[in-house]
Amino acid sequence: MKLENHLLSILESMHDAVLVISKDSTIVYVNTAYSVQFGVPVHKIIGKKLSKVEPKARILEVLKTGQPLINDYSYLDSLNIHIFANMTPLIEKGELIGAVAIMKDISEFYALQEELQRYKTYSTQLEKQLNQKIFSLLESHAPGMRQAVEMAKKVADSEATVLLFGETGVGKEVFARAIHEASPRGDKPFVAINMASLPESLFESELFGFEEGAFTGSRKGGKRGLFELANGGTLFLDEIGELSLFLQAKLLRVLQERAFIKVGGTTIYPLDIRIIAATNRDLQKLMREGKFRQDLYYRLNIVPIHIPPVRERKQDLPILMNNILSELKSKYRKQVTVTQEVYEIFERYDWPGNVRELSNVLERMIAVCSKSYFVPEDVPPFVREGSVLSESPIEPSRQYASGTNALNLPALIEKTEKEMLEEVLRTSRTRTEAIRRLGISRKTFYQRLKKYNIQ
Ligand SMILES: Nc1ncnc2c1ncn2[C@@H]1O[C@H](COP(=O)(O)OP(=O)(O)OP(=O)(O)O)[C@@H](O)[C@H]1O
Repeated sequence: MKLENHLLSILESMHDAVLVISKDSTIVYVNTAYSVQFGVPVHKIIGKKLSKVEPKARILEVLKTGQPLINDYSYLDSLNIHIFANMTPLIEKGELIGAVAIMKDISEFYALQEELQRYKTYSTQLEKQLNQKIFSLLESHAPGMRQAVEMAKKVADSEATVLLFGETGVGKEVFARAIHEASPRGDKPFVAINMASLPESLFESELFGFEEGAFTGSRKGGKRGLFELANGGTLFLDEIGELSLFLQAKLLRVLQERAFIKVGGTTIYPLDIRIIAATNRDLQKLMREGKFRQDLYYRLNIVPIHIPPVRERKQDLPILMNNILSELKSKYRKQVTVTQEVYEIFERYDWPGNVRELSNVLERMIAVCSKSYFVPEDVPPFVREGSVLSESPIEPSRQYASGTNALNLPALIEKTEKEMLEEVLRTSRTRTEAIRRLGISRKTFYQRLKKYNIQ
């Protein structure tokens, strides 16, 4: 069979568009696929000069250079399409006589790619918004806290092990959850283990689980351990500093080998978890005292984040109180506001139990409060007594100067305080009684009357 005789039929049977031009760029041939795909009737194009029809056509380059162009992307202005083409020079007896292009219309693919790109940008924006929302509970005006939150946001989408340092109740678990939720593992489990409350004898069965028949009376079907439950997600090892040296060694082995064996079994289970650990202890000191393994410390301390105590970020009290109160208000179905007096007491107290203590105190107050605002008597005595009384109240303007006053708590506090003063004055027989009921000093009382222009 002589292929040359069938060449035209072969070209016509192709699904890709074929275009042949002569040396002077005259279009000498296009196949049926060309006219079908590009919507150009054959008779309308044959004989035309491509350099006129499509001056930027890439095949003109091939005529110029005599070099082929392979997998070449271009946009055809005259047809308003995106194409991929292979273009080859036609050589006869060593002389360039024209060029051939075999093209694919990729406009649809191109449009899809653009759409995909649009969705990618959109999803990145949504992801950012989601991260903002996740971390919104940790909004802060204090430099130390902001640094900690920035670091948490940065490492969230990596696999890096994070070690959270901070006193009890500062919000280490809140941080760990935020990092987990903002991470690619966010839709997988978040499992928290408190090392301090885990008895040594139960460590292995709780963490690794056990196989059926592991010991007399063991549960049928065995038991899944916390490592297995957290697989694919994040494991939060809280109070890591409380772990005995013996258990530290066991934990280290699992973290190093990234695999574990259940109690009473031989099967090796791979471990696909991200570790976030936390401590309120000085691990370096524990290491010096020989109470914490160096190798475990270095394995956990990849990204250390220090969360400052509440006493070092008192400018965040309005945010924290607002976060906590909004939950408590719906839990207790009550509306309460914080008066300036109460806020000042809170501000002077050092909150050794940090956010947890603040949360407990507010819950205790809301549970027993029958008014729509808190007065100093509502504050538990240990907080009132623990706050060093200052007779020069902090001006709200100074207090909030550094922050974005998004909650407008100061204005709310002032409004409530004024209303409360008026009500107590109205319902007290004497000013001394009003002062006693308000639980403030005589001096502060008269300062407030002056401030609010109350006669
Ligand atoms: N920014 C915050 N806004 C509102 N509530 C918070 C915030 N941070 C922490 N909390 C609340 O304070 C309490 C203590 O937080 P968390 O358990 O995260 O602290 P922790 O540092 O892990 O404590 P511990 O060291 O005792 O384990 C929790 O009830 C938590 O919901």
